[in-house]
Amino acid sequence: MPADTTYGSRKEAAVAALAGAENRPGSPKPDAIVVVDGITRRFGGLTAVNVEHVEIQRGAITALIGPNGAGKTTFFNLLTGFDQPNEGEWSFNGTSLKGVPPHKVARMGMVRTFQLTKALSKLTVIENMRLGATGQKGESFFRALFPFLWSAQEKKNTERADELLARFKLDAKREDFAGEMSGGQRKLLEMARALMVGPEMVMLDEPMAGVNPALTQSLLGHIKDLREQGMTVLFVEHDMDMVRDISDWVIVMGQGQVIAEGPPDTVMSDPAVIDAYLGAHHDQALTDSGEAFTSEAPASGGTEDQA
Ligand SMILES: Nc1ncnc2c1ncn2[C@@H]1O[C@H](COP(=O)(O)OP(=O)(O)OP(=O)(O)O)[C@@H](O)[C@H]1O
Repeated sequence: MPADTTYGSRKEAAVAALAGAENRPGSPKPDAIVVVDGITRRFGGLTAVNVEHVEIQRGAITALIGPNGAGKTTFFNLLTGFDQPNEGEWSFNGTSLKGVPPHKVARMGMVRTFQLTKALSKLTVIENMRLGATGQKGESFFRALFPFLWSAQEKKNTERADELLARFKLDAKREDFAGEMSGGQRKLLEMARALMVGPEMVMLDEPMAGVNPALTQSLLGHIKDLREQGMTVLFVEHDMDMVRDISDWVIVMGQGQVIAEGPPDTVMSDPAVIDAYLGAHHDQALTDSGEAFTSEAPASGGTEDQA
């Protein structure tokens, strides 16, 4: 795993660009790729998301954190078209995404990863990759599975899939069922699959959940590589060590709202953020220094990766 200095150029650029941004909820960014205004999502009487204004800086790694039930996943789903808000506007590269279905959002350059579902676990690694090329659209599912229906485009997709599998060191697993892989390898596959559409922005859903510490550095390296290649990364994560390690900027949600924003160290010492976590996790141990954050993931399951 290369030292962090390998990632100097783009990281420094992202940190420098964000140095001028104010550390407060909804602060404007010098070069926002995503702008969100007044998004709300209610489930019956519960308001899961109520975000007044958020901007995501292009080319940076932004973490979205918050206690369980804060609305992070719902917010992810809204941005990528997998769920629709009750009210609100949001744009990607200046184009409104309101009402745009997920496969079109993906083709516009914004993809999100998904934890491997049961159905996808029963497909091989290469089949999963081919499905990634469909821009997360179900329609091409059968074509992706039956080579005799391939077009020249689909051959290109297979070449791209093989390149990505090699980059993520999953080429030896090409014909294995995805469900047979370790937790860490699944996370690598989720990321590789998202890259099939050549996105500008990648949204990662708990990239460290269920990953053995032995594979942690490799995964972190791949995420930093996305930034090095000029992509924007937004990720939801409970592992605060990881958030500290790779984020250029942190957005904190609490009860559906954005309650804090700023660089990792600033945000994690913000009393409002500590209160939000302690409020949601009365039983969470404080560290020796009195911080609310431990390296334990409060919500994620145990480590299952045996790689
Ligand atoms: N489809 C749904 N129907 C009803 N309530 C929902 C639905 N999806 C989410 N919620 C509720 O909305 C709130 C926000 O949930 P969400 O999963 O977005 O939070 P989160 O911050 O991602 O939590 P976690 O860290 O535990 O994954 C929770 O109270 C949840 O129970």
